[in-house]
Amino acid sequence: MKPAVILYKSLPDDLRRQLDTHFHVTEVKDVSPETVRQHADAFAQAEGIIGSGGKVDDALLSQMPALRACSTVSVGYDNFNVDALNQRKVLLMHTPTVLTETVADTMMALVLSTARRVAELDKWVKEGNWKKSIGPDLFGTDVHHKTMGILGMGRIGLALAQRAHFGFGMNILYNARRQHEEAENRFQARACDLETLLKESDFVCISLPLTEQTHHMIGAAQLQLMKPGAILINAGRGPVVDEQALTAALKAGTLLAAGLDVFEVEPVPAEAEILTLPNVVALPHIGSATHETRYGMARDAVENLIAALTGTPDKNCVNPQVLR
Ligand SMILES: NC(=O)C1=CN([C@@H]2O[C@H](COP(=O)(O)OP(=O)(O)OC[C@H]3O[C@@H](n4cnc5c(N)ncnc54)[C@H](OP(=O)(O)O)[C@@H]3O)[C@@H](O)[C@H]2O)C=CC1
Ligand SMILES: O=CC(=O)O
Repeated sequence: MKPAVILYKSLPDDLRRQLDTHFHVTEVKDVSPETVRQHADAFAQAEGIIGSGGKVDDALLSQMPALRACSTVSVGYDNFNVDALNQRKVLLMHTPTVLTETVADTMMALVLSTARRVAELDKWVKEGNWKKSIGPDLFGTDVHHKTMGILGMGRIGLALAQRAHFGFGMNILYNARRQHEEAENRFQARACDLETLLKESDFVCISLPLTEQTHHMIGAAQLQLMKPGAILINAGRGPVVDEQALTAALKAGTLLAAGLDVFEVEPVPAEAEILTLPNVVALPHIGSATHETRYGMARDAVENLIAALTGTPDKNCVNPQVLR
């Protein structure tokens, strides 16, 4: 008999067929308590789940006694309680690497759009304001040859550094838990503590995961340390930045601008004050959202689940220790 799995994200047809070949699939809209109640038997029997978003916590796991593997269509896994998975010996698989370059492109797009006021001036032109040559009140700030400080020199941080260093001649600073020789050798990146990075960077770019340690890593005190006229980019996770403190810093003019692909609450409420600020470029969590990359992520997630439940998973495991 094929193992039963829960699918909580729609997949391209060919990938859905691949999943059906290996598993008895129940497709649901999400993994909320209400959905679990509606499909209690399917959740109780499922040996695997595949999808993205939604909390996979102890409460959900207690409804899934047969669960052996989770496959998330994302690299970030802050929505999973990994300790609870470990206790139950449930393997968690994710999709690193396939999305790295695309997310770095998105971050570079935020750097350029904030510095050169692309979104703000696009709106300004379309509203019919362009009557004569613009003056200094609408000028932007240079990107090339400035200093970019990267928080989190992992896969995405490295790909961003490559773009910034080779494409824009930028100096690279970074903060991570360990030393990154590749970044230092290829881009002359300099490791520094958080305070130094904030004080010296023209662009502070966040490609950190959300953990207990990174939650509100950037708050009012850290924003105060940033150079006057500096720009903050966040494509890691919203709660890494205290959004209220960021809003205050942007309103006070301490920071020139912010480019945000992620927010503390997603979708960000339409009435959020941060969205009223012209110097904020806001994106709806599209870091990896190209046709090619989203397909690649879904493909990897399907392959991850097949490997986890029917073969030997040899890559993309978050907690490989549960296999021992
Ligand atoms: N906006 C979007 O659509 C997307 C967002 N993301 C986010 O980006 C994150 C990073 O992805 P990726 O680059 O692949 O992950 P990696 O694991 O390769 O890199 C994470 C980096 O963060 C660093 N880090 C983690 N904790 C700390 C800490 N407490 N202090 C300092 N540095 C820390 C790590 O340091 P060290 O190297 O020393 O271990 C590492 O350099 C994801 O977890 C996800 O949240 C990812 C994809 C798309
Ligand atoms: O935010 C997206 C991810 O893949 O993580």
